[in-house]
Amino acid sequence: MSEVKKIAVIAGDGIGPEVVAEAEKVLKVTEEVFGYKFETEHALFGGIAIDEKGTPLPEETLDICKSADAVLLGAVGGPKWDTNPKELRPETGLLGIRKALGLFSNLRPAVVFDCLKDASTLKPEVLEGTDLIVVRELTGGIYFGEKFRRQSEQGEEAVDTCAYNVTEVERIARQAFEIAAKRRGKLASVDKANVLETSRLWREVVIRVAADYPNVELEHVLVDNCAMQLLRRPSSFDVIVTENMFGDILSDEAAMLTGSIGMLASASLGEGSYGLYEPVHGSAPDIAGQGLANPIATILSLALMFRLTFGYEDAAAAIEAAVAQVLDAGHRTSDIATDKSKAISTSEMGDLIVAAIRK
Ligand SMILES: NC(=O)c1ccc[n+]([C@@H]2O[C@H](COP(=O)([O-])OP(=O)(O)OC[C@H]3O[C@@H](n4cnc5c(N)ncnc54)[C@H](O)[C@@H]3O)[C@@H](O)[C@H]2O)c1
Ligand SMILES: CC(C)[C@H](C(=O)O)[C@@H](O)C(=O)O
Ligand SMILES: [Mg+2]
Repeated sequence: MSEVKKIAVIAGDGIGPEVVAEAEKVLKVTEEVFGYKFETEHALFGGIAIDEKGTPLPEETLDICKSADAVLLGAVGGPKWDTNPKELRPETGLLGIRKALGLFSNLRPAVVFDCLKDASTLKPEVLEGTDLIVVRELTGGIYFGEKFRRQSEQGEEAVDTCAYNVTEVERIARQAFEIAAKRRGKLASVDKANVLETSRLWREVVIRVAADYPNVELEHVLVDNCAMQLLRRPSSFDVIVTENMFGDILSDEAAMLTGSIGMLASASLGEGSYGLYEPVHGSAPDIAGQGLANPIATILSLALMFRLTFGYEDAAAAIEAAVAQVLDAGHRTSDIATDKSKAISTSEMGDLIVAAIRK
């Protein structure tokens, strides 16, 4: 009998609860099929926590996350809280939970499923063989630097500061090299070293760490060029490592290689095996509550949890194979459907994936 793994489940706002509900169905079926045992505990987070508890990240939620083996998160945010003061914004909770749990490394794999090439805006021959992973630094940089307003001669002025220290760069670089060494051995370090001091330090540290990984081929790519090359030669990238904000932007761009942001999973990790798993997309207020959301990114995030935190490779592979099988059979949510009239709902997609795992 396998030991019981505790998973904190945070549905969040908008389409968060819809996609998380499908991932929970998948969680259940893996218990049945593989005999693993999970205990889930639901926690309030984001906008819903602001409404019910007066804060986006209640202490109790943090405690539930800390006492769990892993966290499954939907998405947070929405127009209802957009004009709240900073400490009452769902996004502040998101940054807070990442920092509090020490999750400095955010892995965002973009894999192009052959049968979805028609859903991408790129030509199939450009996409051929695309299988990359963005390793995004998650607890430093401009997101966490000092922010303030001040008066200038031209009126009110806003300041965001971007800071990185050697330790922060080194630990993410090391993780990226380790990942690249286990994949195709290619690492693109993305920065803006022609302008930014933080990027110059970033590049120096990455070059130093590279000495320990002689079998990984390292290239430095400026972020503007990278944004372009991702569309021009996506299949030539293997692992991309970059700082917090560049990684946020480039991973949404990478999502479109796969056909939709609804396809991109992510894992946020620290030094150990503990992790928070969430789709790359947000709460999508424009489609919330209509059964239109693609749950695949969240379901694939669960597969990442099985692989990276629990070491349940059989269940992870089964989930990924089930997703591929359902897509190969032509089933599409509307974000990836060429014929929208034939699109299926969020829960229909979840049910099909569950059925494919059960087979
Ligand atoms: N990790 C998170 O919780 C997270 C991530 C990104 C954005 N957000 C928040 O979400 C809110 C909305 O942000 P946004 O609109 O810029 O980004 P978004 O990712 O929520 O939506 C962007 C577009 O992609 C579509 N989309 C997103 N997920 C989808 C899915 N699973 N299936 C089908 N279509 C999908 C949406 O309908 C929308 O058109 C904001 O409050 C933002 O701060 C939260
Ligand atoms: C909502 C926002 C704070 C968040 C980020 O920028 O990290 C999101 O865009 C993401 O990609 O997870
Ligand atoms: Mg983002």
